[in-house]
Formats: sequence, C-alpha cells, structure tokens
Amino acid sequence: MSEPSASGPAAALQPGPIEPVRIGIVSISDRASSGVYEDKGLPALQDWLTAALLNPITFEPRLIPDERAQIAHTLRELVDDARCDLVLTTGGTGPSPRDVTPEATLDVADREMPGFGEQMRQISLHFVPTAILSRQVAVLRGRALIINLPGQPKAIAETLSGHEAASGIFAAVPYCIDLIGGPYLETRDEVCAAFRPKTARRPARQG
Ligand SMILES: Nc1ncnc2c1ncn2[C@@H]1O[C@H](COP(=O)(O)OP(=O)(O)OP(=O)(O)O)[C@@H](O)[C@H]1O
Ligand SMILES: Nc1nc2c(c(=O)[nH]1)N[C@H]1C(S)=C(S)[C@@H](COP(=O)(O)O)O[C@H]1N2
Repeated sequence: MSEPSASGPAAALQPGPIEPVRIGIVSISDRASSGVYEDKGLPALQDWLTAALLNPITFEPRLIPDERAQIAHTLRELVDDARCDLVLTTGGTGPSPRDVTPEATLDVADREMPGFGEQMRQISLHFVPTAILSRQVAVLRGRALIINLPGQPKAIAETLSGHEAASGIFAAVPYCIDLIGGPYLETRDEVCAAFRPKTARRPARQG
C-alpha cells in the first residue's frame, strides 16, 4: 500500500501553519497614564489573550489619558500604521464627563458592530448591576476589529470569557476576523471556545 501523498485527502485534513496576529491593546485611564496608580489594564489584556490564543501574538500596547482626540489618533495609528488585526481598549466607557472612549472609537469607524456591545452588557449583568452604565462599542476600520471593554481590570476576563449563562464575546472574534480578511485565529477551548460555521472551520490542531 502506498503512503498518502502530501497533496492527497490525508494532507487536506492536516492543519496548516499557524498564522501570526498583531493585536493593539489600549488602556485608557487618566490616573494610570499619569502614574497615580499602576496600570492593570494592559497586563490583564495581555494575559488573557496569551492564554486564549494559540497564534503567535505581537502586542502593540498603549497607555493613554481619557482624551478623545488622543484616543482616536491612537486607534488610527494602530490600524493604519501598525497594521493591527484586532484592537482591544479598556476604560473610559462609562457616563462620567471624562469617559469618551466610545465617541473616539466611533470617530474612526467605517462600520459599527452593535452585537458586541449588546452582548457585553448582557454578560456583565451577571457580574454587576451597573453593567448598563458601560456605553462600550465595537467597530470595523479597514481590515481591523476594534472593541471597547470596561475599565475595571476584572471586567476584561469577564466580558471576553463570559459567564455560564452568557457566552463571552471573544467566541465570535475569530470568525469576525476571518470575514474581514485577517489571520485565522485559533483558541484554547478551556479559555474560550471560538465558534465558526462548519464551512469556515479548518482541521483542529492536536494538543
Ligand atoms: N488602567 C487601570 N489600572 C488599574 N485600575 C483601573 C484602571 N482603570 C480603571 N481602574 C479601576 O477601575 C475603576 C473604575 O474605572 P474607570 O475607568 O471608571 O476609572 P475613572 O474613575 O474614570 O478614572 P481613571 O480614568 O483615572 O482611571 C477605577 O477607579 C480604578 O479603581
Ligand atoms: N463585566 C463588567 N462590566 C462592567 C463593570 C464590571 O466591573 N465588570 N463595571 C461597570 C461599571 S461600574 C461602569 S461605570 C461601566 C463603565 O466603566 P469604565 O468607565 O471603566 O469603562 O462598566 C460597567 N461594566
């Protein structure tokens, strides 16, 4: 019996090389950016993404104050110059006068993705009754997805991983990135089980 050829049906079931991804992480806080307290947003984002994704990640971290123009400038720079596939922000989504992250994110948007904000508020209600105070949005700019998360460092894992009663929003991120032409993101199921329609799935990686 002959060995299966590299281009035969067995090869078609092998996972391809894992694709690198570039992710912008932006912590937006007047006090953390001026050194009043230590920033916990960037480490929380980096830790969660490193645990969740199998892809090699290049992080583009930014720590900035709650200034609308500076936030919009940072988001444009991360997408247009640094070529990030995904940008996650934390902070500045609430109702206080200095909270302008959603406005700055909409300033740079080509199109809005309202489902992310809706689902995050649903998830967060399982953790805090004040979940409805977050005005967080998600948008597309070019071939990148930008998502706002609340500023409490614990809200990062809560909204990305979800609750037993409400799926975390990151489950929908890999397929969204597929649809906008980005790299094929592969997750560790124990942290985040990404969902794709069957026709969009590649063979699963072992181990
Ligand atoms: N980057 C951060 N690092 C550590 N803790 C944070 C960070 N951002 C927010 N927090 C914590 O979460 C709380 C609520 O966050 P929120 O974004 O509403 O802050 P804020 O009151 O607007 O002030 P600031 O912009 O100066 O962080 C803060 O009071 C702080 O305890
Ligand atoms: N999952 C989760 N969502 C949350 C919270 C939280 O602790 N966990 N805090 C809420 C609170 S108290 C506020 S004021 C809003 C906005 O927070 P931000 O201004 O820090 O972005 O997010 C809300 N959403």
